[in-house]
Amino acid sequence: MAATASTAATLLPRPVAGSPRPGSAASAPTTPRRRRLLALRCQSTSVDKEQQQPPKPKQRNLLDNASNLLTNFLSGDSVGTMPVAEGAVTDLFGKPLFFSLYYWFLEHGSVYKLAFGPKSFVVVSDPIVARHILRENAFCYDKGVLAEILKPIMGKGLIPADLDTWKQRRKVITPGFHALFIEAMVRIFTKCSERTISKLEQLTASEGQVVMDLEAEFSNLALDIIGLGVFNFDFDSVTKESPVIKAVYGTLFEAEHRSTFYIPYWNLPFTKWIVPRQRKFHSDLKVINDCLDYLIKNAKETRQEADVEKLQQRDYTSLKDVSLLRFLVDMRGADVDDRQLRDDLMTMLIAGHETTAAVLTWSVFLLAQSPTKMRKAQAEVDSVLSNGAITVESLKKLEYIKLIILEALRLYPQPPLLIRRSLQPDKLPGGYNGAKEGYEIPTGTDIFVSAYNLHRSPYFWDRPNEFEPERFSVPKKEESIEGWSGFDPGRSPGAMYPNEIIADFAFLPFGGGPRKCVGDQFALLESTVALSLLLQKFDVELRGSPDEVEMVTGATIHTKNGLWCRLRRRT
Ligand code: HEM
Repeated sequence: MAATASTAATLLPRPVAGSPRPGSAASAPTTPRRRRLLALRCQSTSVDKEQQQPPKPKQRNLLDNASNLLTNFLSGDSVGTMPVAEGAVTDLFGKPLFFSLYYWFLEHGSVYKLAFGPKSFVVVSDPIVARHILRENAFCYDKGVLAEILKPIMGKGLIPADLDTWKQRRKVITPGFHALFIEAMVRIFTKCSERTISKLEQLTASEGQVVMDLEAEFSNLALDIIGLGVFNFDFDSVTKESPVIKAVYGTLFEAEHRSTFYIPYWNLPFTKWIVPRQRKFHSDLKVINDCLDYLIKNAKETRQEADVEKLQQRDYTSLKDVSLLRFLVDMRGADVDDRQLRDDLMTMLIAGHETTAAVLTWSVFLLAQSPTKMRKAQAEVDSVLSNGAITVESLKKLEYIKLIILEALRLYPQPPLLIRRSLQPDKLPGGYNGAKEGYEIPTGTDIFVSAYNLHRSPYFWDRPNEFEPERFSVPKKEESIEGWSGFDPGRSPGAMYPNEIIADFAFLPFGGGPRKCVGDQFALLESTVALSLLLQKFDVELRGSPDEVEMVTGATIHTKNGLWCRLRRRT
């Protein structure tokens, strides 16, 4: 179990970026919060400058051999003829696990068993197998270790929920993301992004340029947006700090710590009172819970019950509170206890915050290295946003910006691994180049579907490690791969973005199947607004070389010390 928790690192939430690199002319102050978070970071590695290639796994030492012996003793060859990669336990401490998973994928194939410490995992890097697990036989799996780690924070929220709770809550939450809500959200995205831009304009007022940690700015922006959109609470973290903001980051940080710590000591009795960081975690959680309880109480006191269809037709332009909480409370027949509502809100807060901040960070990281693509994006923004307010319709015309965001999600998927555990025996297809007869999966098998490997697979993508947003407009039919329908931009008519259907599960920007992200449109439009408004006003250059930007894993792939960029006002 300890190893399981550790290896779930890549899925868990993370705090804001750290302090400036030595020598950088930082203008943003390094707050105590950020210094504290930085000091406690643990997994990192440099990005290979040439192609963002991950470093190779290192040689195994005595500890690794002992741990693999233990694995074999405990789990034997229970997943049949599947190739076995023997992971080095020490890899857990050196760099993000998903880098090693990539090399083992190239070495062992797209379905392999990873013997890691006293536990084994099945690692899947194949679209046909991913489609089976995520969509065709989705209810044969739950979130396994991820749910175990997230339960103390999210309770029975959608991500860790057991299948019965999930079925009830998903049915209620999905209609909340209806068209008029999304339109109202676009106004919130614009208002919050403009607040960030105006801060940047003030900082560049005298010299026309400034060096900033954009990852930290995006993190604040995403927090403000999710607070307003989900429960009508303005954190205003772009301009200030507050006990609630500190508690949110503290909680996110603890979740990351748990995911990277080898022994789940927090499950031991009394640690809640004895271990200082556990005491702090529980007091942070209490601050957030008190805040959410207050907002829920308020929403319930002002409840105006109506049928779903009526709620979806409300005049959102005149509503003071357009949040998802308002919708969930007002929905007739969807009464739940406050505890469940709080779990839903907490889940959305965590799921929708760092993911969006991360995709914005990596979009800028990639664009800053491609001045031609940045100019192309700016030309599009200038022509589309030159007249009038930002609307869903105008955002649809920002085709290139959208493709940049998706290409950033391809290269840096958030989260890089999707975690599942089989609830009953299953048979996985062999996938491309796998065993013809497939693979038997016993009950309780832990599975990592590696979006990172799928998105960079040399079998399904041309030049997989290169930044080419234009690739999404080009069909790719691969007759030689039996069972995979290829990449066809026309396959999902009306889709807002190139999704998992278009790529037949070789691309999972928001997952796939019934447990696909509920906030995909919200996130995509939010990122489009924020990136467009930034590019409309500023040219962005990386401060230092790209290979100095180190990757760290939490819920998302993020940087170790922030994304330090020089912003110059556009003339
Ligand atoms: C760029 C931003 C985002 C990315 C890349 C992203 C990605 C994902 C992915 C890959 C999953 C599937 C996880 C799995 O199958 O194990 C997921 C699930 C989820 N996401 Fe997002 N997400 C983003 C933003 C959001 C936002 C803004 C919200 C809410 C407002 C949200 C709420 C959720 C929820 C509730 C789930 C669980 C769905 C379920 O199990 O039914 N996400 N997300």
